[in-house]
This record gives sequence, structure tokens and C-alpha cells, in this order.
Amino acid sequence: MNTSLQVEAVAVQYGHRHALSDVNITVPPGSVLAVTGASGSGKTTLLWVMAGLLAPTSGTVRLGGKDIQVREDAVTEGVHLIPQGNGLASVLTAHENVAVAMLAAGVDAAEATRRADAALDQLGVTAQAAQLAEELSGGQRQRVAIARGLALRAPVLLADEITSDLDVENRDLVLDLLRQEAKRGACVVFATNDTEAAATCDIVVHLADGRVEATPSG
Ligand SMILES: Nc1ncnc2c1ncn2[C@@H]1O[C@H](COP(=O)(O)OP(=O)(O)OP(=O)(O)O)[C@@H](O)[C@H]1O
Repeated sequence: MNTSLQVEAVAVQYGHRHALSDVNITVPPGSVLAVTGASGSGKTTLLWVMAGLLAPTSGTVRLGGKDIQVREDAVTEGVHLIPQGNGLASVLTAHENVAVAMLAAGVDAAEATRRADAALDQLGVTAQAAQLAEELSGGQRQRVAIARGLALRAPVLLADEITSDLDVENRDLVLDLLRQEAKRGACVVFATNDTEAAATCDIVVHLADGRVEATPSG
């Protein structure tokens, strides 16, 4: 059974700059939490800490009582980050980008192919499956990265500004797919500058200069 992702008293300092200060957030399984805030408010930093990619200066991230301290912990616990800027390998095809992530997670090849096909179809990029990632438009790349995140069926899905290059129709599709991930039991965190998109989420956390300004709505 999935458990809550808990961020407890997390602070991050880059040199003298406080990027996050005393951040406390709980993401229950089955819910989508939006992290909003202006550019530079700390959204990406928070998601990187949640993903074990950045060690907090103080505080902890826990999943089901287990500490997420380094990336290996996050991988073991099934925490997946769809990064800002998509993180695709440019010399792999769209399909390979999705399938390889599953192979690395131990999914067998036939199942990885089946799930990659299904996820690319959900995002409307089946026609681009055999194209190299570097040949795709920004919005297509973003949708392939989202397909990769969905196909993994991770217990925790972190999505960093993943609708920034999408038109409204695709943005709404992606919001619906994030909701479906939560219905499957995942803890979903969605960082966004788009307040309209954030308002559709179960919980909204607003960051201002690295501090949580407002919590649960809806
Ligand atoms: N590697 C780093 N070294 C030093 N400062 C950093 C580093 N990464 C981020 N920062 C600073 O930390 C603060 C928070 O950055 P962060 O990227 O988390 O913000 P954000 O809310 O995700 O912004 P955006 O919406 O523009 O992506 C900013 O002031 C940024 O300049």
C-alpha cells in the first residue's frame, strides 16, 4: 500500500542564499499537490530534494517512514521526477526514451514495449514514436517525458513545470492524467506557475522566497 510523502522542516541553502526555509508538506497517496510560486521561489529545489537529487541543508524527506536522503533511496522507493526541460536522451527515439526507463526499473522487455506504446498513445505522440527526441518539437518532447513518467507507474510522481510548452487542450489532458495517477494510489506533486492548473489539484502549496505561504485549499 502506498504511503504519504512527508517533507519535514526542510531548508536548503546555496552558499548564503536561502532557497528553502522550514518547509513542511505532506502529500497523501491518492492526491495531487500543486506547488506554485514565482520564478525563483524554490519549486524546482523542493522537487529535487523530494527526488533525493539534492540533500537539504537541514530537515528530512520521508516516504512511509523511510528517509529519502540520496538518489538511491528515492529510486528504491519508486520516486520519479519528470524534470523541467524534460531530460530526454536526444539520440534515442521517443519510444526508446520511454522503454529504457522501464528496463532500468526491472520491467521485462515485452511489458516495457507494451506500456511505452500505451503511454505514448495517451499523450498523443504515437506518430512520433520512432523519431529521435532531438527531432521533436518542444511540446512533443514534453509529452514524451510525461509518457515516460506515467509508464513507470511510480508510487511517487514529481512533475516540474511539465505543462509549460503545451497548448490548453494538452495541458488539460496532462492534468487529467496526473489525476489518474493519483487515483491509482500515487503521491503526485506538480510544480507550476499556472494558477489555473494548480486550482484543479487537491492541495495547493504556495512558495514565496522559499517559504510556504499558503497551504491546503480544496
Ligand atoms: N545550483 C544552484 N546554485 C545556486 N543557487 C541556486 C541553484 N539552483 C537554484 N538556485 C537559486 O535558488 C532559488 C530557487 O530556485 P528554483 O530553481 O528552485 O526556483 P523555481 O521556483 O523552480 O524557479 P522557476 O519557476 O524559474 O523554475 C533561486 O533564487 C535560484 O537562483
